[in-house]
Amino acid sequence: MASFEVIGGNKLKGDIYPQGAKNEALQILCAVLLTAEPVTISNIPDIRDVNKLIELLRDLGVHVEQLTPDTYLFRADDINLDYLESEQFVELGRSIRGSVMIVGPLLARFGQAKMPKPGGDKIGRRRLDTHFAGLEKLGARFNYDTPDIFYSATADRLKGAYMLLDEASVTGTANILMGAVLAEGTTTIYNAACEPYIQQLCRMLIRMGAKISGVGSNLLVIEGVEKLQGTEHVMLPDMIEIGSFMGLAAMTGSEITIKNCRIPELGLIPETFQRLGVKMEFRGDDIYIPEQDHYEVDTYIDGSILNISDHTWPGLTPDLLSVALVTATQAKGTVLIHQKMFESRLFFVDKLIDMGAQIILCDPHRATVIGQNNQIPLRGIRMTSPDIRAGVALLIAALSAEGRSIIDNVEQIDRGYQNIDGRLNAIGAQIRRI
Ligand SMILES: CC(=O)N[C@H]1[C@@H](OP(=O)(O)OP(=O)(O)OC[C@H]2O[C@@H](n3ccc(=O)[nH]c3=O)[C@H](O)[C@@H]2O)O[C@H](CO)[C@@H](O)[C@@H]1O
Ligand SMILES: C=C(OP(=O)(O)O)C(=O)O
Repeated sequence: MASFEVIGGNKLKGDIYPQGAKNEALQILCAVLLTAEPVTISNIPDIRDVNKLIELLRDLGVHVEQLTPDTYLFRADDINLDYLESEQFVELGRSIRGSVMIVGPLLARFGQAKMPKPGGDKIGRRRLDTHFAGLEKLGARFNYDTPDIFYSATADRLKGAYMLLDEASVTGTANILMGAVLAEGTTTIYNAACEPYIQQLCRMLIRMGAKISGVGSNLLVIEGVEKLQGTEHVMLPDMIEIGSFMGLAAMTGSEITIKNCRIPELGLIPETFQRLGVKMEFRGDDIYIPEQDHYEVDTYIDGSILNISDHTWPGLTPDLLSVALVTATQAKGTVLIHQKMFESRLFFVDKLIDMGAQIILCDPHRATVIGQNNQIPLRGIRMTSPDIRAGVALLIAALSAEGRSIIDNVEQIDRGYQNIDGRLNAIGAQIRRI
């Protein structure tokens, strides 16, 4: 298990380039299974979860060729479905959330699919009912092996259907969509998720010959086609990483420019950090964050306490609440952080409390943060990273803290942040991988 030794208190200065989006990459990589023709994908982040999915695809028989450090060519013209029976598949599939999205494409193209219970962050219940219910509506038959938590599914050619999803699941929408593009007839997905990840997947599928309308909305209408062709795709910058850098800049009083952000795709993210008091300027497609010794939380028009909560897109992504929370610890003012989607994502605040932050965990979903206006700095401690976003929030806390911190289990951070120690050290951080 790797750890970071962090010497806090340094101000950072310079430009930082966001990596390609992790959650988009996991969808897009699964989509290469929908065609036997070559698909070239660029701006692929070099992170653990994505590398594991690429390995899984390679083991499944996809021809994988790395053209440049972030560009790969994939050709799924010789798929070996027997691999789905192997121990190796179960192990790899179990270690990442994204593996669940091979089911839709495999069912659509080969009429069968299997998968173990997918991995990903342990941040609360992560049910898959929406995926299965949607694919069943398209005609798939699922079998659940309860003791081993292994799912298998078969289908004749999938048939288009109308469905109203019980929740706007991100990976669920992607899975059903990838089934529907090759189904016979029309599929309507209402209450579809519409995150930029899904929009990007739709655009890619359309370039491959799929017929999809309603992109960007929660009503997708898909006319199934017989066959899809190859394409080229470029991943968006990772909006969660961009938000993480905003919080980092504020907490460490740093002057940084986040380059090439695709600002129109960031939704409420900039505004959320602005309401926490983080000043920023949009310079073309870059976001410039000036050095700030103090930042002050906004209140509502009637003077009441700011509440930052997650919501399905175009609301604020739940993946940034841990960073918003840590940012609030040194702001001037009080904030209520309300994590509605996941019930086990706020427990990491006990580590921030040990560092000296003023936080009341009201219940598993809500924490009140009383900001210290940079008057009492956090102090370095030893801690463990429980999940990707809590991990990066703890890293930000450690970088702002007085003294030395050790963060254990940084593999969690590596799941989603590419060479984060190297990139932050390049602009003045002191992080050592031990
Ligand atoms: C690989 C990947 O892309 N992972 C992301 C994806 O996970 P994933 O697709 O697994 O998450 P889902 O969108 O399915 O659901 C996330 C959680 O929110 C709840 N829920 C969801 C929709 C809804 O309308 N109401 C509701 O309560 C679900 O019950 C679940 O507990 O989306 C999550 C929600 O943005 C993100 O945190 C994950 O980073
Ligand atoms: C929860 C996340 O990822 P995953 O769904 O892969 O666990 C995340 O990216 O914050």
